Amino acid sequence: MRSTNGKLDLAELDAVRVYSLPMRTRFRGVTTRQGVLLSGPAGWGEFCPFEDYSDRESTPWLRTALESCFEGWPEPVRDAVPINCTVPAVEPERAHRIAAESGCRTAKVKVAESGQPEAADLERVRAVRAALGSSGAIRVDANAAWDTDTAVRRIRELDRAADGLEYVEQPCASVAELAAVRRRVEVRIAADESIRRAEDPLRVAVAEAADVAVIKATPLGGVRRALRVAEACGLPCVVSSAVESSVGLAAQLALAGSLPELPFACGLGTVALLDGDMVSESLLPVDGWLAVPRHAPAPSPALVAAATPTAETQHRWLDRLRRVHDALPG
Ligand SMILES: O=C(O)CCC(=O)C1=CC=C[C@@H](O)[C@@H]1C(=O)O
Ligand SMILES: [Mg+2]
Repeated sequence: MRSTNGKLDLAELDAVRVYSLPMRTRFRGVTTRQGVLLSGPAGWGEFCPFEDYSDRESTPWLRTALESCFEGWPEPVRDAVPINCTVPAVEPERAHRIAAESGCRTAKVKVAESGQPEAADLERVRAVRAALGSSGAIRVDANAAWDTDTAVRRIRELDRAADGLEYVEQPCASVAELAAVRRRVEVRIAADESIRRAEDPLRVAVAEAADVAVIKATPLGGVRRALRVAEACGLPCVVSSAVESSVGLAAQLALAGSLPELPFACGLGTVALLDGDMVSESLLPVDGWLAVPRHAPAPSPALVAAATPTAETQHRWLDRLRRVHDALPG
């Protein structure tokens, strides 16, 4: 089926559906999550690169959707995976509620949000610790916001406020800075942007810059490619979402289900960040766990209709899909 604008020619696609969903709160600088659901002979897939991704950077996102639509995924080695809840840069009371109501034993807390005082991070992790109790695990994500000296200081402060951090995700932007911070703090360092947005995702391990590798199937080109990156990294891995709808999240769960080792809870509870979903039975954790799906859930026609954006937004996404498809190497 050709898309509505007739320009895109991804042979054998059965359906192309653009969606737009509000977020329950601002996360990663966005308040609306948009993407395209694709249906092929192997099932559904989701193409949902964030707006700041170029066409070239968006090619692996399309590969992930096409893998889901045309190939399917490798056999998993486990039936379910542990999930962390994700706490955006919200007030402590809301942070406490998110963690307490999630049913998860691990929480990832967003810190270093631009425009927020340092004290807000300390209050947020204290509230999450109060929600989880002493047995819970708390990790924080700074999204590359700090220079090395600031990172060392803030990590020590947050480690005290949290009464122990499981790890700190991407405290600084560069691999060299991660390595420098890692030599100066006791808390584990996790690399995320240094893997998913890097020309060479393997530099992290070579530079001894991290203790943990955050692996996201969606921006890495699919489950099989992400498995190869994980193996090559040679680090303990955690799978984390790209805030997909339940359609695209299924590929991330397939990755988490296929990793040989899975020592950490995975950041795959993010459908909770969306005010809505594309499937009627959302992939939300129960008691901190999610089952590993064998294929992506089919979207609900009624939910697709309700999330269909303006004709202009649809054409913008379909043009992006066509351009990125044209940019795929041979
Ligand atoms: O890992 C999680 O708990 C949820 C996913 C998550 O934190 C992210 C998803 C997408 C982009 C980022 O904002 C953020 C991350 O940096 O890992
Ligand atoms: Mg991250």
